[in-house]
Amino acid sequence: MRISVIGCGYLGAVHAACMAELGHDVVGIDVDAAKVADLAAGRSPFFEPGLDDLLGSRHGRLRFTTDIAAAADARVHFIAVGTPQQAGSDAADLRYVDAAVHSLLPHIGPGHLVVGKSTVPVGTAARLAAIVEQTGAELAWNPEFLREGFAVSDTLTPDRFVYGVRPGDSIATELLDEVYATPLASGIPRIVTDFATAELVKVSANAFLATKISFINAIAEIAEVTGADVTTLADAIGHDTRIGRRFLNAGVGFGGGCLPKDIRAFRARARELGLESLTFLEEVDQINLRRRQRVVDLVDANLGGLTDRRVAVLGLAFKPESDDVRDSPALDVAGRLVAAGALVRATDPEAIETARRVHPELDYRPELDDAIAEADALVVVTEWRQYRELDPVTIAQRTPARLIVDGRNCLDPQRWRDAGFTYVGLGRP
Ligand SMILES: NC(=O)c1ccc[n+]([C@@H]2O[C@H](COP(=O)([O-])OP(=O)(O)OC[C@H]3O[C@@H](n4cnc5c(N)ncnc54)[C@H](O)[C@@H]3O)[C@@H](O)[C@H]2O)c1
Ligand SMILES: O=c1ccn([C@@H]2O[C@H](COP(=O)(O)OP(=O)(O)O[C@H]3O[C@H](CO)[C@@H](O)[C@H](O)[C@H]3O)[C@@H](O)[C@H]2O)c(=O)[nH]1
Repeated sequence: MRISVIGCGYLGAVHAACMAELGHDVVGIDVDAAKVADLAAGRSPFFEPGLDDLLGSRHGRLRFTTDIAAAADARVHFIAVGTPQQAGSDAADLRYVDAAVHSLLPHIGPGHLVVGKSTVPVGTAARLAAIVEQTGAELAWNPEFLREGFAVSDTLTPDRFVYGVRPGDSIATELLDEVYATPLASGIPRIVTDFATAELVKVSANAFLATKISFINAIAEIAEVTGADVTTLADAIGHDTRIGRRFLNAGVGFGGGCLPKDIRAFRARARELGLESLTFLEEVDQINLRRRQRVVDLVDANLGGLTDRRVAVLGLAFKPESDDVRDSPALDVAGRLVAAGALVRATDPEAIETARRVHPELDYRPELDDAIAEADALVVVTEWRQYRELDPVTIAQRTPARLIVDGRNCLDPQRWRDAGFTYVGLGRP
């Protein structure tokens, strides 16, 4: 199948490379010339495990360009552009999706299928279908559930495929089945439904995950005033298969380019639809944001003030195995510490360059030893393996700090205490 992918960011670049891996002939198209140059040279413009290998090995079937006219040769066109939060509002900014679809119109016609993968508010697909159908082409919505850090395997072997299609005589299901024939053959479930359900599946999946994290972080708040241990509690309730242990890790909370903006867009869309009383996701958002200040308050309380105190912040990415700092709790904590008067040195195995683009004023130290060398406190805010596996005895020789605040509850309190540190977790005694 000849495929175009419009938008080659965290989602689209991986999708394009994986479609080539499945044997399709793929052109990735993006308005960002620097990104296209990297991708065309076989280099990932961002850190995503496994992507460089795919880009390097699929040259014959995979190319990248800024020229939208290259889409004319393809039959299936995936829309993978961003849908960020609008400035000054909770709603999703749909201008990139609208621009991408409009740019495709001169190059598509009968027999072509435009497939939305971006996360959009319910109602978007029906609106865009009316525009696409004027060319004789069709539209489907096929939301994406990949996680950064696991994007390649999540794309090649997702938990499920969801197709939102027009009811009746449509080529969409047939064409998508052809695109995904290899993974479908291994028995991955596929749900074919209408546009609105497909759009809502995506946002409700993210809303559920966000709610699960804020639920456990709300319990962490209660644990903190009662002396209970939220990690033991999560293990205990997680044994109930109706609840499950995954996404019950209390800490500094969720960030990234998806969960925060998607729950806000959900709420904004509900409001537009007259569902004013559907407010629970506001609480989910508030619980989540409170945890960031909580980390700062814990450093403050344990150091007896922050002014001119030296704090090493370990982690900048919103999660490990990613260089993404969009709405990153880690980067936010670093900024809050600086605002409170602390002298912060921040480090991360992959995200220093992306962090520098949004916060050039921070003091970045690529080497961990350099970040911790003169510190009064260490704060772990992204649970990279490199930090989870730190040896407290060795660290004690490399830093004068004797306070460690574990914003991800990813360290063994006893080992750090045995090495002479005051260990402070979130929701842990
Ligand atoms: N990042 C993820 O893990 C993930 C997972 C599932 C769904 N999504 C959704 O996928 C969408 C894309 O997210 P992302 O993280 O890849 O964003 P991103 O910002 O990394 O990438 C978007 C890309 O689209 C390009 N672009 C913008 N307008 C364009 C146009 N008119 N024509 C061609 N290219 C254009 C940008 O230059 C950019 O490279 C969002 O709706 C997001 O919610 C993301
Ligand atoms: O128990 C947990 C699990 C996660 N997180 C945090 O939650 C955020 C999101 O993590 P994760 O969901 O793994 O990352 P994303 O790559 O943003 O993926 C989410 O957002 C994507 C974009 O919509 C979806 O495709 C994925 O299915 C959905 O998991 C990160 O900051 C994590 O640190 C926690 O705080 N506690």
